[in-house]
Amino acid sequence: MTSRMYIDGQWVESVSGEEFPVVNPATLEVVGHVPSGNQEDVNQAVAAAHRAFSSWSKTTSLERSNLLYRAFEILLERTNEIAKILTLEQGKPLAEGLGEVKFAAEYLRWYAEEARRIYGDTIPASATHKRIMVIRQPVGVVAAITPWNFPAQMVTRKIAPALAAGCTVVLKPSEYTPLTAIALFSVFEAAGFPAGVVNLVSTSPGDVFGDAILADSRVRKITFTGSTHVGKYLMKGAAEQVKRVSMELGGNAPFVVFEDADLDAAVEACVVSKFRNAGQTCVCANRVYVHQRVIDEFTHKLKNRVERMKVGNGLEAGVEVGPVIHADALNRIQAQVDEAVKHGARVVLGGGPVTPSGLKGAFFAPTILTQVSDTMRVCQEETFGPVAPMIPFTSEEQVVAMANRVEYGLAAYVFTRDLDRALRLGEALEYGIVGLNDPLPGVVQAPFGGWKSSGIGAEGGYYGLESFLEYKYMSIGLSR
Ligand SMILES: NC(=O)c1ccc[n+]([C@@H]2O[C@H](COP(=O)([O-])OP(=O)(O)OC[C@H]3O[C@@H](n4cnc5c(N)ncnc54)[C@H](O)[C@@H]3O)[C@@H](O)[C@H]2O)c1
Ligand SMILES: O=CCCC(=O)O
Repeated sequence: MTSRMYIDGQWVESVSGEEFPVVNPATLEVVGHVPSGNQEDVNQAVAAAHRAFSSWSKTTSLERSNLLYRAFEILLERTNEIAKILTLEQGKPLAEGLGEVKFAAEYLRWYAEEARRIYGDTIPASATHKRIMVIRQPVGVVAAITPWNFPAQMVTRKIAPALAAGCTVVLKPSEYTPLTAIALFSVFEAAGFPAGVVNLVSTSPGDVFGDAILADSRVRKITFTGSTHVGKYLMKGAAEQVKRVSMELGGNAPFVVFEDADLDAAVEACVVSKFRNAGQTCVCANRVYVHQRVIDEFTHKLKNRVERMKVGNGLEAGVEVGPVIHADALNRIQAQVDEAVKHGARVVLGGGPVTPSGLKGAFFAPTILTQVSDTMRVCQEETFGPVAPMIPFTSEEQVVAMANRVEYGLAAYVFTRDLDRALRLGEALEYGIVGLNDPLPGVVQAPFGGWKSSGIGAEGGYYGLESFLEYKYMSIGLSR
């Protein structure tokens, strides 16, 4: 499979002629090659987006809405094909890939609808001969950077609101998963977006793109999803030209189970939250706090459930846990597990790599650790792998303090039958998303964003449109 970049309505190679391979993380087979874009490619894409902005920003909201809706319909028609590409390059089970592509399509539909609700205000003036009007206008050219863990959803979650607002976009997908993004751009092409409105540049490594857009004053906004480390780098660089930034960064979610919770439901929820996408989800449970009165029972039930999960190639029927993205990720996960064991943790299940049916990819066995202390790396850092560290607690105050004692603040989960307690916890946790008896809070209409080092701003819902719009206050003096 050879794929190209999409600049100014054309499918193009890099000006350098260079390419990089895309590897199936389950088999380590090369599944495609994409152009290795350089600074000149980024420059051409930004120039195209800048030219297109003058006309795109003046289109009616109905025109933008219709194109987004058309893209939604085409993406739904092509769900099976694109989900297969996603699983081939990312590794997640095909059922999850299908779910992700449908979810990605829903962002197109949501922002097709939201495009028509970009309202302003009129405000009572301080003088009889004056009027105050506030309008919303698009920020300008947007550079969007996406990670590999949700290669479809992260793209539409950014591009759909940007286009709805009247911005033009240059996207750089992750170097590990560019093929899904390229397939999505063929959807935008088929939907009929004018040349230059959406552009895709693939670069490897990412800083080729980062440095080019930071230096280019035509880029007015950066919307980034990825690690906190790279997010900080982009924020520092963006400060130079006071570019707008939206940052969706790393997480370290506490998953709290009280003694009065429905334990079977909480176990199922933990499986979904922790092992979906092999634990490589920004909102996935990273630390599992269980009340000491029920921790043994909970751990026993969790082990019984998790040991039945089939690990393997995401394209194979019945597989629930795919590979991790690459060997470096596997080594990072192993280092966290080893450090925990060295300091007294016990491996109840898994604990290291596995090789399902002779596959060459990096597979980490679904793992449960007990006797974990909150200060171990596996609790303090984002693991991004299928490891569930179990930590006992005795009181509400104690678990809130432990849950909040990390630099991240993306998602948190609480399981209890006590509504008062659920709401108390919901308010006390320093997180942007709280799932109360709900392991899957992500929906298109709600704000998805983190506190503290997990980011700035939120995507989804009407909130997701805000950051692509500027306010303009017009003070109007009347002749009498
Ligand atoms: N908060 C959220 O909504 C959310 C969603 C998904 C993933 N994430 C986070 O993403 C991380 C995993 O993704 P990743 O490993 O792809 O992250 P990453 O930061 O390594 O890479 C993300 C993207 O940034 C690019 N990049 C790297 N260096 C760059 C630079 N100097 N300038 C510009 N771009 C650069 C990469 O090529 C990639 O496209 C995890 O921390 C996860 O929690 C957050
Ligand atoms: O990593 C991003 C999470 C997206 C989701 O919860 O579906």
